[in-house]
Amino acid sequence: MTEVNETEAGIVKPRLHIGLTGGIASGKSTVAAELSALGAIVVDADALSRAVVEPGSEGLRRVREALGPTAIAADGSMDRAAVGKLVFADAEARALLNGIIHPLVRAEGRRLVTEAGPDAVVVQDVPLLVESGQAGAYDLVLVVEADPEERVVRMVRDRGMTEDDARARMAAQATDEQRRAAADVLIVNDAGLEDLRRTTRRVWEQYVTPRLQGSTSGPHGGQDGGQTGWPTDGA
Ligand SMILES: CC(C)(COP(=O)(O)OP(=O)(O)OC[C@H]1O[C@@H](n2cnc3c(N)ncnc32)[C@H](O)[C@@H]1O)[C@@H](O)C(=O)NCCC(=O)NCCS
Ligand SMILES: Nc1ncnc2c1ncn2[C@@H]1O[C@H](COP(=O)(O)OP(=O)(O)OP(=O)(O)O)[C@@H](O)[C@H]1O
Repeated sequence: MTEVNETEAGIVKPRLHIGLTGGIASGKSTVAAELSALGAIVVDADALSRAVVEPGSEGLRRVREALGPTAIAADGSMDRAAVGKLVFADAEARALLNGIIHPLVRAEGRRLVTEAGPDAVVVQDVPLLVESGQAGAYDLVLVVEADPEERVVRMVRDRGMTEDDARARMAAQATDEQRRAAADVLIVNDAGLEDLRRTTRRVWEQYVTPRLQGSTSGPHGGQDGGQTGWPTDGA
């Protein structure tokens, strides 16, 4: 028989609810793609944060009201470059934007988790999971960590950011130490992409497979007591 857990909000919990986080350009999407290939349903907060401000949406109307017309591009979409410039230089503007977008993303995330059903392994890829104090909402929290200087190089090289832009985004996020403190499993991304994928498969074998066999119980329960081969401050 399938065990169905209900949250306080009456949402049907999946078989296993995994939170995935990490600083910008740390390797989360790579880990999420591998977890998806292993059978997880991935709910991507970045993708949702775009969906909730599509042209014509209530979200975009509220962004315009809060940040002014320069937040809107000529084609009616959110001007992401302009909004990025503004909010990563101004903590008050960022709080305004977050206050509009985050509740919408959370609501949409809850809807998708419920839709995944009680038998699914759901991975929520949430860049700001630690900043928003959500770690306790998951059965397992995976944190991807990469050298901050390497992340700056990636942002500048692959995403056309200036070094200042890249550092401003990192400064708007939790520190590695804060993320480590919330981690059940720390995935250290300090080698190549294939290593990162291999590590992800090992995490699945060690943390997910046993739980699907029904051998663990409860939030943050781990049948191996956190002995993983990875540093796990929070386990
Ligand atoms: C500021 C915006 C317009 C910049 O858009 P852009 O296309 O350049 O970036 P994108 O959305 O792809 O985000 C890339 C990364 O930036 C970081 N980031 C984005 N928003 C924030 C924020 N408010 N605080 C800290 N880091 C952030 C995250 O690591 C994210 O993965 C956009 O990120 C946004 O609307 N942010 C507010 C919503 C949000 O917090 N999104 C991230 C998690 S839901
Ligand atoms: N170990 C690695 N070796 C080489 N390139 C890597 C490695 N890890 C990640 N990358 C590259 O760095 C970039 C960022 O990785 P990825 O998109 O997975 O990070 P992310 O944490 O999802 O970023 P964001 O927070 O912006 O969504 C990608 O282009 C990815 O291919």
